[in-house]
Amino acid sequence: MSALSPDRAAVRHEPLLAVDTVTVGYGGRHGAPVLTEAILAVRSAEIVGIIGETGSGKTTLARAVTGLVPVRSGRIVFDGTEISALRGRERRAFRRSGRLQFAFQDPLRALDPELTVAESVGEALAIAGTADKAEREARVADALHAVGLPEGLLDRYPGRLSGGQRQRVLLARSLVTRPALLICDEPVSALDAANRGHVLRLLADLRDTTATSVLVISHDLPSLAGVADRVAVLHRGRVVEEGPVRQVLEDPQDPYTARLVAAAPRLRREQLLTASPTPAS
Ligand SMILES: Nc1ncnc2c1ncn2[C@@H]1O[C@H](COP(=O)(O)OP(=O)(O)OP(=O)(O)O)[C@@H](O)[C@H]1O
Repeated sequence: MSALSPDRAAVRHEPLLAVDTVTVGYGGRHGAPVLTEAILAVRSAEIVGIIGETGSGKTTLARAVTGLVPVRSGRIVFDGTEISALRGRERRAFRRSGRLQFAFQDPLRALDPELTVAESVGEALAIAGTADKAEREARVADALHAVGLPEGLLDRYPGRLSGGQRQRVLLARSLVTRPALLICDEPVSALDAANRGHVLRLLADLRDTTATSVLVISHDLPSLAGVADRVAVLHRGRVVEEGPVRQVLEDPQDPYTARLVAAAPRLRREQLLTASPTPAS
C-alpha cells in the first residue's frame, strides 16, 4: 500500500483491529463530524502511532475504538468481532474481558487517589473476573515487574508517586489483563526525557515479548518515530497518510505530513530506541 491514500485493502487482511471508514461526531447526529471516514489497521504485535495536531481527532478515534463514543457510520472490528455494533450486556462483557485496554492521557487524574498501587492494578483483574486472590496478587506483581516498578511501591497511593511512576502504574493496570491491544493516549507527554525513553522501550518490549499490539496517540513525532512500526497522520479528522514509520518520515506524501516532519526536532529513531532505562523508584 502506498503511504498516501489509506485504502480499504488495509482492513481486508483481517488485522487485530480494523477501523473501517468510521465517522464520529459529538452533540447528536447534526453536530459536525470530528472524525470523517477514518481507516486504520493494527496487526498483531505491531505498534501503530497516531499523529496529528491538537484537536485533529486522535483521542476521539481512541474513544470510538473503546466504545466511549458511538460511531455514526462505518464499523470497528476487533479480533473478528464488530465491537462498534455491540450493545448492552455484550458490550459490558467485552469491556470486562480486558482484551482491549485504554491507558488515559492524564496519569494523575486517571488513578483513583484513594486506591493503593496494588488495589489500582488489581481492580482491572477483579473486574475481568479473576476471583482467586493469590492469582490476582501474582499477576499484579508480574505487571509491576513488567513496567519496572519495585514491589515496595505496592502500598503507595498515587499522591506519593512521581509522574513517571504513575504512568507506569497506569500501564501496569492496563497490562494486567493481558490485552491483545493496548491503546495509549499521550503516554509520554507528561514525562521527562529519561522516563519517556523508558516508557517507549517498555511498549516495544511488550510487543516483542508478548505480541501485544499497541496504538499510541501522540502529538510528538520524535516519540512515535522511536517506537512505532507504522504511523497514521490525522488532520482535521481525516487520516491523510498512513504507512511504515520510516517511509512516512523520509518521504511524506501529504503536504500536512511534510509540514509536521519538517517542524519536528531532529531526533533520530536510533537515539530514542537506545535510550537506557532509568530506575523507577
Ligand atoms: N465531548 C466532546 N464534546 C464536543 N466536542 C468534543 C468533545 N471531545 C472533543 N471534542 C472536539 O472534537 C475535536 C477533536 O478532539 P480530540 O480530543 O479528539 O482531539 P485530539 O487530536 O485528541 O486533541 P489533543 O491533542 O488536544 O488531545 C475537537 O474539536 C474537540 O473540541
